[in-house]
Amino acid sequence: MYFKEDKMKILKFGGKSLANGKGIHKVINIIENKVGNGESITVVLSARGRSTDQLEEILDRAVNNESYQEQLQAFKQYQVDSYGDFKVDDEFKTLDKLFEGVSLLGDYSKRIKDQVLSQGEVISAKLLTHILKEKGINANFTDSRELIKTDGKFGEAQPLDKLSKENVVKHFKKYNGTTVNIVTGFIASNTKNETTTLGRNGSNYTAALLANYLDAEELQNFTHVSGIYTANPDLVSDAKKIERLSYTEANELAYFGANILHAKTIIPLIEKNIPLRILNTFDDQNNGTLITAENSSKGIKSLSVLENVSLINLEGRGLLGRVGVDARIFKALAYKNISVSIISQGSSERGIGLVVESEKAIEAKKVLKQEFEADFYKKDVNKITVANEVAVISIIGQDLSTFHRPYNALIKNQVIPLLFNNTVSGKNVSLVVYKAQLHKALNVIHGEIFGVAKKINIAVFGHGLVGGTLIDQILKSAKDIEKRKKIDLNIFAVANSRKILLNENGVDTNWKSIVEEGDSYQIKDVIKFADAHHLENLIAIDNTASKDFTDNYSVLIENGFDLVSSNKVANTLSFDFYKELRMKLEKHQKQYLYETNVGAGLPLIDTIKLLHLSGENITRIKGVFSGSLSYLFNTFSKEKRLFSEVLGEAINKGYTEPDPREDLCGNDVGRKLLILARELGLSNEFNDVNIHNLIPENLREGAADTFLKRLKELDSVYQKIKDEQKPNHVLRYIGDLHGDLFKEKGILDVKLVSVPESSALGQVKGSDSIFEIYTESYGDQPIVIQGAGAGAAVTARGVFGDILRLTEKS
Ligand SMILES: NC(=O)C1=CN([C@@H]2O[C@H](COP(=O)(O)OP(=O)(O)OC[C@H]3O[C@@H](n4cnc5c(N)ncnc54)[C@H](OP(=O)(O)O)[C@@H]3O)[C@@H](O)[C@H]2O)C=CC1
Ligand SMILES: N[C@@H](CC=O)C(=O)O
Repeated sequence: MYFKEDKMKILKFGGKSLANGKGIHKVINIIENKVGNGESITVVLSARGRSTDQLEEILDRAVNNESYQEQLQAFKQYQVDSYGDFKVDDEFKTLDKLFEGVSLLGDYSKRIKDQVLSQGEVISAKLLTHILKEKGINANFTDSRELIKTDGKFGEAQPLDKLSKENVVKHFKKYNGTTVNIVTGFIASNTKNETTTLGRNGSNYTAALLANYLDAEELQNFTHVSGIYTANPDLVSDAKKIERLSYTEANELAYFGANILHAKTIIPLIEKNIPLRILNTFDDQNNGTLITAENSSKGIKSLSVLENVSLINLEGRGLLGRVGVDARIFKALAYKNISVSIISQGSSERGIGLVVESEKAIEAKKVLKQEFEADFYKKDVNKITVANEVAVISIIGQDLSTFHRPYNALIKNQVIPLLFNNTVSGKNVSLVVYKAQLHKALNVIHGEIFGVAKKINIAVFGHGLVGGTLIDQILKSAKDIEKRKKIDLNIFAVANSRKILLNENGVDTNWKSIVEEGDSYQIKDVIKFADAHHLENLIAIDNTASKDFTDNYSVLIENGFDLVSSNKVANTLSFDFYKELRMKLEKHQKQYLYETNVGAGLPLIDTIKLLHLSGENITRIKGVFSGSLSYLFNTFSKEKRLFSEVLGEAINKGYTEPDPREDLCGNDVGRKLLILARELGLSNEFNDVNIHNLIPENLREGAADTFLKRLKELDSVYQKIKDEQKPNHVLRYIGDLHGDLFKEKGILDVKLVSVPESSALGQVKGSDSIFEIYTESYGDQPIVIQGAGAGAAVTARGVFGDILRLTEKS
């Protein structure tokens, strides 16, 4: 049969594609299909599976005079396993001899190593040729050592282009038409016909050279992944495949660690404008990533990672203004063949950070110490340190105009880069981070720049009326929010005072039944869990009414959590605590939102904050602050019913605090008043609030349950107060912040008043709160905010609002 197409396609298969089992069968299928379709193809192969690594391991054993026969036997067995009459005795004999010699000498040269490693590719190409021939395909084993000629640099040889091209063209003239050449990748030979290898990514290089010499139509690189991704999918689950890349972008990716690509393999393709397609051997439906000369749409392309690197830091006050320091560093390192992948130097020239391969770090430090020995004596250089546990993340396509976004996101998530560096012309920024933070850092940056949903990881403490409603509201709207706002709200923890449910992928609608089966916990367990699962954009929600829980705020902030709270306690502890909390937030760049602390879901705190910040002088805030007491007195004043009955209703409707006495004793309104006062910059303490306690003294002591059983004792007290009012008057329990609000402290009153039914306060209905905000500009006409002031649904909605506000800030 003849090929229908005369333009050649080069197919290159990597080691994982050629492994025993599924891999090699897939490779055969691909080749058979292409031949069947009449495509003109040449196939370049790596060694199979882990062959190259195995040969290196055996070499190591042999040179150390350790027994290696078992490993060698396993290697041989793997090569011929289940291929019947396939024989590679020559190659096995060569290996036997080479290893024996190395073992005897206790040494080997790079030349010998190249001879050893080359056997992997030779066996691989011979096997495939054998199988294809058996299937009736006109396959021709092609030893690239006869075609690609190189300089004599064993281990990293450079091709001699003119000679190699002549050889290749001549060979392909002879074997064309019906022949499928099966070419060994990676290996070549020098002009003395000694085996050389082309270094890392050598097989890809062979394929690119052949494509160039033969003016191929396309190079198809078959790997075990479906193309190039926006980030390593093993580390970033949201990573997306990139459909197209330009050579320039691919080159940058290659340089910054995308190990499918290598800069030197792209250059021969650029020269002849030959497209490179990265394909997956195991997924024939996927069209992979296409790399061409065409500039694809602008924008950030990918995140790549360099691991196995170390950061060397050279510090010295005496370096300021000194000429030639960098030159000395590079010269000293170059002398030892140590390459610097990133350098960063402050304008003060006091510190220079260098990234080198980890295995060269100790030597690099040694040569720098030698080079700067005299400077140490003069105290011009004071230290050279090495940080090993680091990694470099490069954002390919990123310039500094929008770099603040990923950078701020990192800082917010407590990932502080050790160093960053950008290129002036090419667009990319590299950051050095601690390896322990790599996973989290990648996800944070990826979420920020790729427009895929930004994950917000939420821990909900307290799942009673408000907390439980909040969780349900979030679960119900999460999909819609993800679609509209590209924010993925993930509740990874739900806890009460005893138990916790943890799930890094988020709880589902069954959370309630599972949480009680959860474990007991301490706050450090939640922090550890978030850390272990690299959870970013952390928010802790306090939906308890607990003073104890507020003790956790500090450690949560220190560990990267923003806070949202419906609990009013933290804002009403001592003024010192109030200030310390804000200092801690400032220090750790964290946010604390608590809109529901006053007026439940009403936008009160925000309004007060804005007025205050914009310089509008607030002179008084007055109103019905409590939703439950509003309901109680509105209903009791209007209807002929028992006080205890209406109070029971307010409790059942979820308007009251977990302990309803907190409402009736005035503490809840007192807290709200104090919170507003502090928003205005006043430094009042809780005991400055003048509170009219609505609970008769004889009912104040004891447990909440006992109190609830004695509610009827309140009836006569409040009936009397009601009856003694002037006509057309109603009872209201109000808060009033007044006095000179520009001094250190204001006057805070919480009291029961009787007001005309026709007044603004008198007309409040249901569980509504009303807040009258008096300011200098508005004079006697207050700004009025009125609406439902209590209730689980509105409060949870308010907490939800705070969460969304935080996601916008982050
Ligand atoms: N209801 C409303 O209209 C409004 C309420 N709020 C505030 O909302 C908060 C919650 O109120 P509500 O939902 O009614 O209260 P609930 O009593 O219904 O729920 C409280 C929850 O907090 C848990 N909890 C208590 N202590 C701790 C602790 N130390 N650590 C972890 N979890 C704890 C409880 O668990 P356990 O069962 O183990 O005790 C329970 O799950 C209160 O601070 C309230 O002031 C604010 C505005 C309006
Ligand atoms: N118990 C409170 C609930 C809101 O803070 C009230 O009644 O207002």
